[in-house]
Amino acid sequence: MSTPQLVVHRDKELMAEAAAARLITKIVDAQASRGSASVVLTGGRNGNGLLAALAGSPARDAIDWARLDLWWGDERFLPEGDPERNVTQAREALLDSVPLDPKRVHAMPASDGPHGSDVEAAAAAYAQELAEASAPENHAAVPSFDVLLLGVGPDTHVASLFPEHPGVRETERTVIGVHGAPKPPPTRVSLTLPAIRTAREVWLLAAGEDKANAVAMALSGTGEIQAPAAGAQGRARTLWLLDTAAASRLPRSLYPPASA
Ligand SMILES: O=C1O[C@H](COP(=O)(O)O)[C@@H](O)[C@H](O)[C@H]1O
Repeated sequence: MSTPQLVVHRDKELMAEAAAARLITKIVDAQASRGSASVVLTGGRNGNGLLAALAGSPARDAIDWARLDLWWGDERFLPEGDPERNVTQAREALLDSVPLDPKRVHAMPASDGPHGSDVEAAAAAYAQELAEASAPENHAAVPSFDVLLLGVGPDTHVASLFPEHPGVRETERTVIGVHGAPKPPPTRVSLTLPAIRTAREVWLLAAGEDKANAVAMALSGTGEIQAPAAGAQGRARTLWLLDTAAASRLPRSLYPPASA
């Protein structure tokens, strides 16, 4: 696994713009070298901020949207179209305004979908969809993700893996149903840490004063059971994209030399 690298931006707006520019380049490069790109989206304020910045960037037209697979790191298990669903917010921020191939937009199941309110069945179905998309040479139960985005909650949660919750201890499954999440709604679907760690690059996004303790905890050696964000690492790269407020409680030894 890769050692975390930190980039600190002046404020959350600049962080979103810079992360969007970085993501456009990654997708274009992956499409040039492998023909298509695969990105895992996150919910939350910073994930949606990045998507909105991408929607507003003229460089978005450099992406071949029809050759992009989109997956989700987690989802709030609510009815289709619910405004609190991560996919609903992503559609509003970006997806509805770009020419994606609908077959390559892999939303997690809704609570009024084919599995009804059975969140375990919904999680198993998403695991199956991931496994079917994995090329045989991957030898993995998930496709090879180019970039996996994660918001970091003020309690250090990533995706829907919460501190000390059963989901953060999962070692076998790639996708789990989450019950009794401390942040509403209580029922969710989430990738697990082993699935997250298959991604080439994992980018963690955190902006704002309310994220400062979480960032400091996760980057100062706290274990992944207490701080799930600490366990989110990419195979080739783990990138923490922060603003100055979120980075403000990092020990000086970790603070990167240059900020933009
Ligand atoms: O509920 C969720 O929260 C986290 C963090 O969201 P934020 O608004 O505090 O940045 C998010 O990453 C996750 O996808 C979402 O389901």
